[in-house]
Amino acid sequence: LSHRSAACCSRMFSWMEAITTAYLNKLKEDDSLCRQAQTSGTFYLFHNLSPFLRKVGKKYLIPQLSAAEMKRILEKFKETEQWIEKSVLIGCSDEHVPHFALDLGASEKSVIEAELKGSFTDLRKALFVVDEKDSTLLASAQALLRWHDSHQYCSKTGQPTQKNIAGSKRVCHASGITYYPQASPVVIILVSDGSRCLLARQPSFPEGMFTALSGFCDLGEAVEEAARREVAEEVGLEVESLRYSASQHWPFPSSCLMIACHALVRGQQLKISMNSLELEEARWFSLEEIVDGLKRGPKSAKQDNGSFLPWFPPKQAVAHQLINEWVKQQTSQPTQVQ
Ligand SMILES: NC(=O)C1=CN([C@@H]2O[C@H](COP(=O)(O)OP(=O)(O)OC[C@H]3O[C@@H](n4cnc5c(N)ncnc54)[C@H](O)[C@@H]3O)[C@@H](O)[C@H]2O)C=CC1
Ligand SMILES: [Mg+2]
Repeated sequence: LSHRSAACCSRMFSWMEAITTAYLNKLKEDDSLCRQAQTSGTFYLFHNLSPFLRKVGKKYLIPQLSAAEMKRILEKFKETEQWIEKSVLIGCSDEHVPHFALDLGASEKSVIEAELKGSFTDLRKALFVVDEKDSTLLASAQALLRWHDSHQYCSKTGQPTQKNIAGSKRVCHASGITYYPQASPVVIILVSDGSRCLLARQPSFPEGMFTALSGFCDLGEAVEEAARREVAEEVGLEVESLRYSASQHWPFPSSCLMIACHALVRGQQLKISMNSLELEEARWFSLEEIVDGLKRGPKSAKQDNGSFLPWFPPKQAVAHQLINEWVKQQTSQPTQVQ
């Protein structure tokens, strides 16, 4: 894998970010400092893991509520003072105003929505209607809330675990085990034969949507090994010349770290042997088909007879970036396109 991206990221990590990171680390380590920060922080709300959005004109915004506003609202709903204990630290502004996320799943959804003039929206929809910066924040905030919700007990002793104030870990006081939030590594590979690329669909995908091959890394496996295994398992092809492109946190079905790569099929193998337990369709796409597909979305892909032309994941998904990079590569080497 290339070190290009990692090197770029470290160059771009400014002194400002370094100071912010140091401040956040302090809040994670120091419970009383974090408790104090909660009183001057802002809160993003969720209800059973759906983020709160407010539509302003044509835009969807994610309102940040001050601690005072939160108190006023929750008192109205007769929630106890304990609410603040459930919040988790998700970042801070350049001016060091800390941001927290809080799930109000125990309260009546419609009443909060009416009071705050907005709605709790399924994350799958929310991510695609808010600005890019907000979608990253919503995805990571939801991932942290989801992790806390599903790690309330120690898996060794069965005893309740306690979160620290920031929510960066949970501890079982009976066993002394500390649990940290985790993501599952997933490889996503755009396989090319030099002039075409291979995309597939699973039965659960929205109709007409094709994407690059993907799969969870097994325990003990390197990214390169996982990529080769997944391609072999899903389409029966061998790949080589693996090239790292980018990575992304992906919240579905729960916290994945997507590691995106390009790869070439080995030799002249072109015959796909699809694993029909995992995939519904897998095929090679020409550059022209890809360029056309990139112009379509779920709505415009639908034809009059009800069938769907191929379309690809939206720009928020790292699969989109892989497909775009492949198009750029093809068009910058016109001799390879037949
Ligand atoms: N952001 C993006 O551009 C894209 C993201 N993805 C994400 O990648 C993820 C994995 O892709 P798939 O091809 O479905 O994986 P996959 O090919 O490994 O198949 C999924 C199966 O793997 C098993 N599995 C093994 N470890 C697992 C774990 N830690 N969590 C859940 N299941 C596990 C389960 O039996 C599951 O049904 C999906 O959750 C999907 O949302 C997939 C394509 C594009
Ligand atoms: Mg797969």
